[in-house]
Amino acid sequence: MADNDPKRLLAAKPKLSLKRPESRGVMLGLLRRILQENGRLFVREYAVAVVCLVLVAGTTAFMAWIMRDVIDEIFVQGNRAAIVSLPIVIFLAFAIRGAASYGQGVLLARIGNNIVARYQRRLFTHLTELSVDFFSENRSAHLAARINQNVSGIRDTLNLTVTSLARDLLSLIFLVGVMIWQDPLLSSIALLAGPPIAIMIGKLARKLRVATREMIDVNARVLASMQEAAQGITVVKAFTMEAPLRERIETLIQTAETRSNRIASITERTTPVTEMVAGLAIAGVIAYSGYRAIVYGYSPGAMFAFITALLLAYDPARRLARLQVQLERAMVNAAMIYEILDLEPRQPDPSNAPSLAIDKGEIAFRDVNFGYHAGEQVLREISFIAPAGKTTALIGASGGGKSTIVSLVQRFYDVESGAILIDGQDIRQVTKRSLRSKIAYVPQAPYLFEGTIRDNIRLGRPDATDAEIEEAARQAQAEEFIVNQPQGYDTPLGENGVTLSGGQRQRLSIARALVRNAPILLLDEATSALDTRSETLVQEALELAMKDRTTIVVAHRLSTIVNADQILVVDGGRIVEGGTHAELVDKPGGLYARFYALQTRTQGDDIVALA
Ligand SMILES: Nc1ncnc2c1ncn2[C@@H]1O[C@H](COP(=O)(O)OP(=O)(O)OP(=O)(O)O)[C@@H](O)[C@H]1O
Repeated sequence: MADNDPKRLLAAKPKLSLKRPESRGVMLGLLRRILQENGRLFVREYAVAVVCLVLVAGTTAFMAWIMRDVIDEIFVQGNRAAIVSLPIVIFLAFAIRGAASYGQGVLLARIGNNIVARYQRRLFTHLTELSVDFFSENRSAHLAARINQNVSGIRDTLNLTVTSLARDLLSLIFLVGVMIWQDPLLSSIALLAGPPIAIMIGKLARKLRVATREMIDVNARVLASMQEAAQGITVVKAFTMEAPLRERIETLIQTAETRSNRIASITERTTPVTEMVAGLAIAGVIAYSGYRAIVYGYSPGAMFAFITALLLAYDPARRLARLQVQLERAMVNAAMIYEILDLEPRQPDPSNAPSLAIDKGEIAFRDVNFGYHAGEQVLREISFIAPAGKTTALIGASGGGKSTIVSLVQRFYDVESGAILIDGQDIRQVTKRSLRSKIAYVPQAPYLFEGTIRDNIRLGRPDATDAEIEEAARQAQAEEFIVNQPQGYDTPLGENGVTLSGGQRQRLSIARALVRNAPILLLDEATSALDTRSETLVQEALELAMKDRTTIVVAHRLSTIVNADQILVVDGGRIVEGGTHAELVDKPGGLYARFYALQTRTQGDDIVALA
């Protein structure tokens, strides 16, 4: 099936993943940024963690060092006192190491969890500040799945850096110190293993960076596909899409598996090489030191201490060798988080912008041109005035640009040329917050959030009292069904308010707009048909909401259109006719006249598509 062609599926990458893998310089810059942004916040906790890690490193080196006395004092000299004292000292060293390991483990986990929580907050705040176009360009399920994977990147980068530097590097330094102290010549044989391992790891790092980014992307898409299938389950079942969707996700799952295998093989490639090189070094040391002990009678204690240090050094050295590999993975995730955090909203407020001051609430479009993408014009030379306190109905064929006009009033996008003025103020010159606080918006498809019915109405104005919420519900003709719910206003709504009917959701959405009590109302009338009773109730609610407010309505119901103070016919991005119903209905050859005739010949007062 062409739709499941892996190449095509993977080529259709979401916008955010198009950046190329970072160069080493960029990665170092990123590490610096992560340290700068987080290091200072946790200085005290990190200091205590580092003390614990130093204790772990110190006691580890001490174990090696004490081996010399164990062998020489107990086994060679036969010192009886040492049989008691040395085991006690060794036990104490283990106890300290255990306590210090616990301390650093708990502390680093706490810092890590706090970092994750802080970045989650920061991301959410940032996402809510980004423009609408970001969300139309990036699928929400993919975004959520990606962020979910990425957010641990910052924590892992920091924790890996701290543990590796404070514990493994220090342990290694101490142990190498013990080795050199015991036997400088043997130490140089052992240290020969370092350079080849370092060169190999460096080569693997870049491959890993590319593979990791791809894997995060594919994983996010697997999760996103599952989420979207769950959200659209009724469509999936109604159109019996189960099998094709399964095939589609199968391709993604297989790709995710292949990518994970590739990462594992790159990561694990370090192990056999490290083992062999280290094995060679250890074997060389044992052979040479054994030869020296047998032929020249060197002290077994020093040798034992040296070999213990060498064996103990192997673990931190191995971890350090893998550090770069793990850091690459963590930092690719961290880099992806910063890609989102560094996005600027496309419609910023000018500095020191004043708030919108509403006098009467008149909206004026002046020669507005607009397109969602460069070179593609959706609105052309749109000029009209929506008089204060009156209703302006936009009608016209699908795709003509009616909803776009409503989006522009809220400054979801900026006009290409021309201007939109409210009471004489250009909406680009005032703060977006003040602009939107003066607008109540009822979308075509009502969106209900997780929470109770009351919470959902209160979203219109967070400081609304319960009495105001109930009054808004009454006006929106919603009270009757709300009080019949098991817990009335406190009834929780399922995801997307699945327990409510279409008409009930619309009335909740109208109640939310009413409680906002804003002077401007933007309304995208639903095109879906409701039963007659619901339809009448929604209509009554809307009429109340429109009363005395400057209303721009994308109108589909004949009654809304006929009663509007002004009707604008939008066609191909232009306003082709404007006036009241009485002025337009008899205009010879007029689009509105044709539309009205068509509507009254068919159903009468109902859904319209002006074609
Ligand atoms: N977010 C978007 N990104 C890109 N193009 C868009 C976007 N939204 C709408 N468009 C395009 O802009 C044009 C106008 O769309 P708009 O939704 O404003 O029309 P409409 O008159 O409201 O249609 P309908 O009555 O079907 O809702 C259409 O060609 C549409 O494809």
